[in-house]
Amino acid sequence: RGCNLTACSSKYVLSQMHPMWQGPLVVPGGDRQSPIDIVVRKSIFDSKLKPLVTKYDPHTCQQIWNNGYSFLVEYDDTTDKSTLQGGPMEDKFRLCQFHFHWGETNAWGSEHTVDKKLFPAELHLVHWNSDKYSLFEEAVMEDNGLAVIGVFLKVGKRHEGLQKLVDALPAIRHKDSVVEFNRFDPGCLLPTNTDDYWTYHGSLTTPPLTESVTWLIMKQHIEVSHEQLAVFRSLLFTSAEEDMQKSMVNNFRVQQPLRGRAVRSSFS
Ligand SMILES: NS(=O)(=O)c1ccc(NCc2ccco2)cc1
Ligand SMILES: [Zn+2]
Repeated sequence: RGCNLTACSSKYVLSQMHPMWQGPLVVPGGDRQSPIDIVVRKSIFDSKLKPLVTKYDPHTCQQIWNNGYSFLVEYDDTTDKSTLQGGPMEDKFRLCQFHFHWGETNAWGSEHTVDKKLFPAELHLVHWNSDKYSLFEEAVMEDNGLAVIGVFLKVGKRHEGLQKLVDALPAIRHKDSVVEFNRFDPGCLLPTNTDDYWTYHGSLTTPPLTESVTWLIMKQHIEVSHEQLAVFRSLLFTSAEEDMQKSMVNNFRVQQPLRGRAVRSSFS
């Protein structure tokens, strides 16, 4: 099975006082946490940054499910059929899943920001280093283990490719519901220009918050309709058994300190 966003790992004890969603207050040695604000004028153009090369096979799509944090589309990552290479990376990375973060209104919802600008939602395409590791669970603990592509969503025209995904959401309204989902090309969710991006070394934005991610944040956003985003908000954090149904909104982490990290840009 592809990787997944599970509940926090046993490594971190969460106090009751503080929302599970934001993860532990302090991550031991956390000096490369995500998300961050990208200060455009402080980013450094690096001409050595190559274009991203994604090769996604829609047939490796397996299922879509609600894990109580977000909904995720999982891919068969037992072979190198859906891969990412290029960019700042030396190695080949395998797609294991993609998911989103969004707000209760269109005014906020993204995890990263650009000069403090918030977007209504953000897509994360999660890949792990299959040249160096043999499983996502292994790669997630290594500092060069993961590469996540972040794409900002803006409200505008309807995204035809996204609609197939939106139509499947009512079937996974509750936490832990899963439906079979196949033949979905995640490439249709990338912006037309994937040559322009910012990159920095960070972490997972949900537990276990491990500092294993090379982030690749696209400069160009994609557009989805207000109605499509509204269906995201119809999902629930809670399982069918729970009596208090909580709508799945604001599933983003607060911004983290840069701690002196450089943010590089592939464009000037
Ligand atoms: N929002 S994100 O892209 O940084 C992200 C991506 C993947 C996981 N996975 C969490 C996990 C499961 C097992 C070990 O670790 C968590 C967060
Ligand atoms: Zn994410």
